[in-house]
This record gives sequence, structure tokens and C-alpha cells, in this order.
Amino acid sequence: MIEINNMWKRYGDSVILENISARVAEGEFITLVGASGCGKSTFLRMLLGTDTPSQGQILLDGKPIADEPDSDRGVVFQQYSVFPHLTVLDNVVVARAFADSRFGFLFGARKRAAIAEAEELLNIVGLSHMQHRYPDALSGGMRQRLAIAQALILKPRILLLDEPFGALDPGIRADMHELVLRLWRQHKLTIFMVTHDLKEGFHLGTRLWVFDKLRNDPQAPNAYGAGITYDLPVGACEPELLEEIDQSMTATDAVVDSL
Ligand SMILES: Nc1ncnc2c1ncn2[C@@H]1O[C@H](COP(=O)(O)OP(=O)(O)OP(=O)(O)O)[C@@H](O)[C@H]1O
Repeated sequence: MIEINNMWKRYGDSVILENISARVAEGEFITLVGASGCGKSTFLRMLLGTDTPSQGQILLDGKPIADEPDSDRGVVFQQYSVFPHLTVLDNVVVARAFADSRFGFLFGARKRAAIAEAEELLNIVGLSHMQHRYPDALSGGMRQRLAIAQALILKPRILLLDEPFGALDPGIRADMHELVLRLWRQHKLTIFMVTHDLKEGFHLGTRLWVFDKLRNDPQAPNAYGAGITYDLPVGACEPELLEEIDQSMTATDAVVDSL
């Protein structure tokens, strides 16, 4: 479904990502981990179409990925900005309205259909009881549920999650893991999820990618970018390997912190 061929990303003189090639089949759930600043969000932006590779290409069903977001791809960020002056229900409806009409307005049957869809999604993500409240009444976990409902109303085939649960308490994170796994199975989504938590990466999904620099020049820290240093099936990891990956991420973080 997705084919990444010798993809590089540079910003000015800095190489961020270096020669990444990978194949991803429909329905895979890939978790991405890596040291802070190594280019995970940049990689997601290129999948979304809000940023483009400097070299190489990303193909979706054999065609270059659209260079702007479309309804194939939905996205949920850690810091998601909902519209504070709209109710929870209207926040979901407006996501569909912006996709369907240039000015974000729907009328008549299309509006009724969008409201029905939004109500169903809020039920699925467990927010029905809050649908007439405003976002300031929501907890962090509820906001992320709302963000997921907003992404899903566009019926994406690919869901991109950029550290969506980083700010949540462990108990709420566990509930969110259950929700994402359920949505992934029910909607047959292909998911890419960035996380800082290696254990989360190994608990969720089908495949773990570790992003790290393949080579390093201490005199020129920006000369080389990150690649996929580990591509592992989830659940098949020995504790020693987990430890090794954890240490490599901590080591890269220390280099970044010392710059
Ligand atoms: N638009 C941009 N212009 C220039 N540099 C950028 C731009 N976007 C990102 N960068 C740089 O690219 C590098 C990778 O950033 P990115 O946010 O992708 O990393 P990350 O792995 O997601 O980090 P974190 O885990 O901290 O969120 C960083 O050094 C960042 O400063």
C-alpha cells in the first residue's frame, strides 16, 4: 500500500532523514520511536502531505502521495487545537464540513447526515455524554478522544498519531490504547503512531520502527540524518534487545542535549 523509496529530508544544510526505504501493507500498525529531534514528526508530515521529501518518494497505491492532506489520511497531534467556541458535537461536524465544503458550512440533508455520523463517532469514542458541552469542560483524555473522532469522521484509510497520549496519566493512557486498538480493528485502518515510550511502542500495533542516526560526525552533527535502525515485529522482542534500543535512544538524546 505504501512504498517509501530512498527518501531523504533536508532543512537547509541539516540532513534530517537519510535514505529511508520501506514497504507498509494495508492494515499494519506501526509505532515509531527515536530520540528527540531525530525526525519522527517530519516523517509523519511527509506521509500527511504537509511536507515533501527532498529526494526520493513516497508512493500510496503506486502513485506519489498527494502533496497536501486529503481524506485518505487523518491526523491526531498531542497538542490538538479544538475550536473552543464550538460544542464537542459541532467540533466533529465541522471537521466533516471543512472537508466537504470550502467554507466549512453544510446545509439540509448533508448537515443532518454529518450530525448523525458525528453522534455515532462520539458514542464510539465514549464522549456521547459530553456532546453538548464545550471543550473547556473536557479532561486531557477526553480532548484526545474528541481529536480522534474529528480525524475519523473523514473516514481515513491511514491514521497518523503524533504522540497522542504523551500528556496523559498512565490509567487514561491504558484506556486510550484499548480505544485505538479497537478502532484500528473495526475500521481496518493503517496506523503510524509516534511515541516516546518504547514500552507503549511494543504494546501497540504490529511493527516497531526505531529512528536513529546510522552514522555520526561529532564535528558536524547535522551532516547525517536518521534512518530506520530497527524494524521489528511487535511482541517478538527479547528483553535484552529492548534494553539495547532503550540505551541507543538515551545515548542519542544525550548528544542532542549537549549541542
Ligand atoms: N520546518 C522546519 N525547518 C527547519 N528545521 C526543521 C523544520 N521542522 C523540523 N525541523 C528540524 O528537524 C529536526 C527533526 O524534527 P522533528 O520534530 O521531526 O523531530 P522528532 O523526532 O519528531 O522530535 P520530538 O521527538 O522531540 O518531537 C529538528 O532538529 C527540527 O528542529
